Amino acid sequence: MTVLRVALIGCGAIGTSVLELLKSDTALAVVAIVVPEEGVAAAQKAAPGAQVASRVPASGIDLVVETAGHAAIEEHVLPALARGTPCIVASVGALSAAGLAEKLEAAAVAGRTQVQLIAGAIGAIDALAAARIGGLDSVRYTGRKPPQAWKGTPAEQGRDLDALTQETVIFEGSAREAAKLYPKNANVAATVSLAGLGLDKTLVRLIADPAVAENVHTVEAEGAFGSFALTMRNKPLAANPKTSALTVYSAVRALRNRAAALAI
Ligand SMILES: NC(=O)C1=CN([C@@H]2O[C@H](COP(=O)(O)OP(=O)(O)OC[C@H]3O[C@@H](n4cnc5c(N)ncnc54)[C@H](OP(=O)(O)O)[C@@H]3O)[C@@H](O)[C@H]2O)C=CC1
Ligand SMILES: O=C([O-])CC(=O)C(=O)O
Repeated sequence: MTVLRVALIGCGAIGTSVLELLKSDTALAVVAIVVPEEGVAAAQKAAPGAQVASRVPASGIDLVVETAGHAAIEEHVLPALARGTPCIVASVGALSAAGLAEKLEAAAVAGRTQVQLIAGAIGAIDALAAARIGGLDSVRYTGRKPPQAWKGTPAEQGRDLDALTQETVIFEGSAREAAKLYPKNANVAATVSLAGLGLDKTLVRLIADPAVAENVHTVEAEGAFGSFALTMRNKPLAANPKTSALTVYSAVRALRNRAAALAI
């Protein structure tokens, strides 16, 4: 059996869980882990079997998976694509930056390869992207998380998240603006918009809600296909309350599909 040699970019809440799930995988081997320079020694201790570096190795890698954050796309994904290595991306919100989607496409074309944006913490991306072909009239996305998941974000400006007693809308606007302002919380807004009506026409509401324990994502879409409303109640990862566990499974699914003879 051919074993796909994987480089994992980012070894935080998602990355460590991906590593754990792939430990006993016979078709995929994480041979390299890419973290910021100052984290190399710590990551090497956590994953003694892999090469840990601050750059994706230029050879010996069949597949790259990004679970690091928006900055990692310019820094690591673009050069890997240009070298011809296919890349799987979790930080989809990075594509809200002007010109980045075009740069990714150009790099993939130059490397004769492909960049795959995973669905991550949201579902029905297949249905939405298919519905777009018939024509969409409206797409709305609502992201609702416990107050602590909004710590360290602009949601803290002018409010004490710990003191919230009722649901509070912290953002209302376009998916482009949401993804830019909340790079660790609104990747899903970007994914829904890229599959559907685009970054500027997708209406986004972000809510801090002390009554929920999960990350609750709702998508409502209408168009020539009909309509759907989807609500996901995702359990957050213990290591990062901003991030849903489903994101890990989505990344692992994408990786396993690359190695599988039959993909679903
Ligand atoms: N599509 C989706 O549904 C979702 C996407 N995401 C995306 O995934 C990202 C990671 O999430 P999560 O694992 O929870 O976050 P964590 O903060 O737990 O982990 C991020 C990891 O990436 C490393 N890192 C940061 N910047 C870089 C870089 N430029 N190059 C290499 N490594 C880097 C960090 O290192 P250090 O700690 O040393 O900084 C850390 O190890 C989020 O920032 C978000 O963009 C998250 C949730 C859902
Ligand atoms: O993991 C989640 O629930 C969603 C998330 O953080 C994001 O969209 O960036």
